[in-house]
Amino acid sequence: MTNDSPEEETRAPGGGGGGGRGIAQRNRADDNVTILTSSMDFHRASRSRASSSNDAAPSITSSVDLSTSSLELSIQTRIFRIIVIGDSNVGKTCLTFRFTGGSFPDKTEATIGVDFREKAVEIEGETIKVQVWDTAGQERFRKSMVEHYYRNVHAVVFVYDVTKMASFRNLQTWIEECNGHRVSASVPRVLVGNKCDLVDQIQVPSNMALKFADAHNMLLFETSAKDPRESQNVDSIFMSLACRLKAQKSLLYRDVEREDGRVRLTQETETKSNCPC
Ligand SMILES: Nc1nc2c(ncn2[C@@H]2O[C@H](COP(=O)(O)OP(=O)(O)OP(=O)(O)O)[C@@H](O)[C@H]2O)c(=O)[nH]1
Repeated sequence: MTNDSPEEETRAPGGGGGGGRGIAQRNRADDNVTILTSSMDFHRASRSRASSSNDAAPSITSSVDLSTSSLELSIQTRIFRIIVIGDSNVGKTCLTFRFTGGSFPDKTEATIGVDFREKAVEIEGETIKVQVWDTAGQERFRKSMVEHYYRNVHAVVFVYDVTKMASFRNLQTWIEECNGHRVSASVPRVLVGNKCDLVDQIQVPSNMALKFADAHNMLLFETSAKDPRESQNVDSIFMSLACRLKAQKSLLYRDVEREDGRVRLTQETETKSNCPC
């Protein structure tokens, strides 16, 4: 992946799958990936977690019963944790919904704290869980959670609304916040301009966004969570990151699966990928 210069592949002017303007999505990734399951929407659970200090921090491994005698090692399922950041109302929830659930929500409310959604995908024969953290854009709903957002994050999606210049200008602040939380420079970041379906209201020109993305070493995707013709493009945002992460060194994560009443504890291993994405 690293030598495949994703920038070149994703920025062909006027390209892209389905209906969006400007910036193309690389659909080559779609040839190599399969979405195995529909989303597991942790929306409600995570909201209550965010508001209850008594609950355990959200963790995939939190349900492990170590006293279980049949504990055994099984095949590793890697988890890629991707956070979605940006101003309130830019469409973060809708984008994550579109990717994990394949639809545009009829109604959304301001995210409080963070919502988790997860989708299992297959990339070159390996099943990977893409865990999307949909963060709150409103300061009052995110204050206490910011530390959690950036902890152990594998990739970051910065979102702005193409019809709101202010949301684009504020990206600098979001990037500074991200950098301020010691997110490594090796953590892939992408920029997403959402609401491209509102063609008559666009305020942020593509070339301005591209320049910004270049300056921050990010890929740019312009898309719409609402327009169903753009769904493949929305998938590409997350799948391109998943492909990049898969190509990087193994992520040391453990996952638990319950199968036939037995707990399976996965093993951390180092794997190499030849993902062509
Ligand atoms: N036209 C259009 N509207 C959209 C699109 N994506 C989201 N919206 C609308 O924008 C509003 C905000 O969407 P959300 O996804 O809740 O925004 P958010 O960034 O998650 O907001 P916070 O949770 O407050 O941070 C909703 O009314 C959505 O219906 C899009 O692609 N096109």
